[in-house]
Amino acid sequence: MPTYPAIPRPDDEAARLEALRRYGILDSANDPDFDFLAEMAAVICDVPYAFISMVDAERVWMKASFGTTATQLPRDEEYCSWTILEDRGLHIPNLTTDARTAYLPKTAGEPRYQMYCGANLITSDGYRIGALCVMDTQMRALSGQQVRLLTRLSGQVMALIELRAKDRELSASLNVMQKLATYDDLTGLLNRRALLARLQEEVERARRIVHPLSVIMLDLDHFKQINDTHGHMAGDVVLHGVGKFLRERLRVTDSAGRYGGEELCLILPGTSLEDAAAVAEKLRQALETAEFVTSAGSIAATASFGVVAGQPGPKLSTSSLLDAADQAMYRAKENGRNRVELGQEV
Ligand SMILES: Nc1nc2c(ncn2[C@@H]2O[C@H](COP(=O)(O)OP(=O)(O)OP(=O)(O)O)[C@@H](O)[C@H]2O)c(=O)[nH]1
Repeated sequence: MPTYPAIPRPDDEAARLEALRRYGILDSANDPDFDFLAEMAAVICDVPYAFISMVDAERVWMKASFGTTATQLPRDEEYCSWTILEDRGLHIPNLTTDARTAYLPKTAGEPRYQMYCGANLITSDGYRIGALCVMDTQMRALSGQQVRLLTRLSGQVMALIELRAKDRELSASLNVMQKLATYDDLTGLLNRRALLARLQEEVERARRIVHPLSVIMLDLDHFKQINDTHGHMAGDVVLHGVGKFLRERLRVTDSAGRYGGEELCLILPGTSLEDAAAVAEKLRQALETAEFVTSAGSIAATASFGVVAGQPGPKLSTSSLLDAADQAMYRAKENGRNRVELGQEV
């Protein structure tokens, strides 16, 4: 592969590249709105080829292309690498006689471009990150109006780049907000509101597809004593650890949430009372042997479990399940803690 002389880098290259990366546009998926703007450029300039090019460190990457399917080229082989060196863009009516472009492979070889015009894509803080450009295999000069419109259109391309970046930022912060609104900070489990909503969904699903639905309520034993002995912070670490412990052990179809302070709730769709009781017993035994490492030392914790199953029917509801699971859990407390009790079927 022949190599070509390096096209000069602009003085602000490092900051320019940082600005380009900020938009997250490089290697992004095809976007018909950009394709449309490239096509508009070709129509305005009455040429067969148009590109929206981003000038990266060592390559020029095409966000959109019209008339060809090129996706990227080495930076030192691309006309746009010259464009970003110019304040006002670059128009070369005859590429074959211009020292900057005559030797380039797309001029000297296929497709033998002869005319190039590129308008810079300029960020709001003034960096030239790429170009909206048109090419022709005929030698010709674009009219002043065509160049002006191409430049105006490059502003629209830049506005779209900014919009897409803002959209991405917005959906990222929406995700964060959704997470904050859904999950409990300390345990990483669903918060009470999300837990109740999930249970309501599962009650409806159980009715619809006629399958059982089980709920396990578990409450840490003598948690006040853990707080009093080791401090509230250590208690928090234990709660966090128990949240992780449960998340790691549940099936993907199950859900776990924080119902109250140290009272947690598991939803097991499609699970009979017998199977849910087995799950609770397994969790009880595993928790009994787990150790939670805190700054106050390793702390062991046990929990009392109440298990209930609901069959699809008129009595099945979130409150009937929760009440029955709660009663069973309190019976486990009364009967000595660190045990599983089964509730009446709902
Ligand atoms: N560290 C910490 N403690 C909490 C949190 N939420 C609730 N607690 C504590 O959990 C304790 C619950 O105490 P109790 O309701 O008396 O129950 P218990 O000591 O666990 O006793 P039994 O449930 O009867 O086994 C209280 O001291 C609460 O302050 C929390 O987020 N962090």
